[in-house]
Amino acid sequence: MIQHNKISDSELRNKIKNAEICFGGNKKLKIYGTLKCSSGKRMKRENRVFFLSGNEAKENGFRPCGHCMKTDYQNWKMDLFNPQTDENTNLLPKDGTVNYYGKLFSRSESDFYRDTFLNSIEWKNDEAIIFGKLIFTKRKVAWYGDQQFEYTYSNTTKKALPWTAELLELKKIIEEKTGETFNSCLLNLYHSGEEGMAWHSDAEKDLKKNGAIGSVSFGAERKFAFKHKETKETVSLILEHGSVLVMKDETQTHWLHRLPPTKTTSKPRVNLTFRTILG
Ligand SMILES: O=C(O)CCC(=O)C(=O)O
Ligand SMILES: [Fe+2]
Repeated sequence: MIQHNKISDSELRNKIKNAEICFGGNKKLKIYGTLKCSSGKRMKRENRVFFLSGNEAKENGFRPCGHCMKTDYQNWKMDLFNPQTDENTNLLPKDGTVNYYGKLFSRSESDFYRDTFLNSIEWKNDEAIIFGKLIFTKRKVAWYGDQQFEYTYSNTTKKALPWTAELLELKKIIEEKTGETFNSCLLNLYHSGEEGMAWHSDAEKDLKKNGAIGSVSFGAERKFAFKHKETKETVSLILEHGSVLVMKDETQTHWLHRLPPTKTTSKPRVNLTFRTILG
């Protein structure tokens, strides 16, 4: 890393000519970019630094500029949200366990499941009774299980449908991969980024206490967030097309989760949460 105020203008020209300097950065903001970047030209000389390579900038703790290095910047942002696709890492700092397995299915398998579920699931607008009034959500839901379990949430009771072939196949794959077992699945269909799910925890009395919930996502990538009920600290990640996330142990007791609405996609997303219902 070379400080701009430690070299003369002619030295700088030479180093650029000899490709010893290829990137510039802002020492205060810890952002690096191309030498042509207009944001880079505006800063004070004493804040400007130079690098031979993007790697050298990264090693010094600089992140790519969002204007002149869009792709690198997007990748950096993704890594920030998805610091770990190692399934053994607990994403929560305390009071529960969340493991992200990343994409378990190829692009074509994921497309197949997304389209199959979009077309063959008996989707219904979700019902909730709020302040004594029955309301319907834009988001659609469906519930499948081993038996005709009854499951109550948002003050309404739903009855499970029998598994479809694809759901049963998927359940087996997720059980094998996670080492957990499930007897039911709640599916959510978000038609576009405008639809989401508000802060909640899945700790209804019909669910096995501290049981694992296996969440599988197909379709639009969406941000998913956790918030600790007391400390309010948050953790978030991106749920990718064909990915699996497991929430277990005391997660539902101490953490809320949500799927925030977003303007960044108009594509649908299908989410399946495999659960254990007490029959
Ligand atoms: O869509 C998601 O990723 C989460 C859905 C969810 O939290 C739920 O069904 O309880
Ligand atoms: Fe949930």
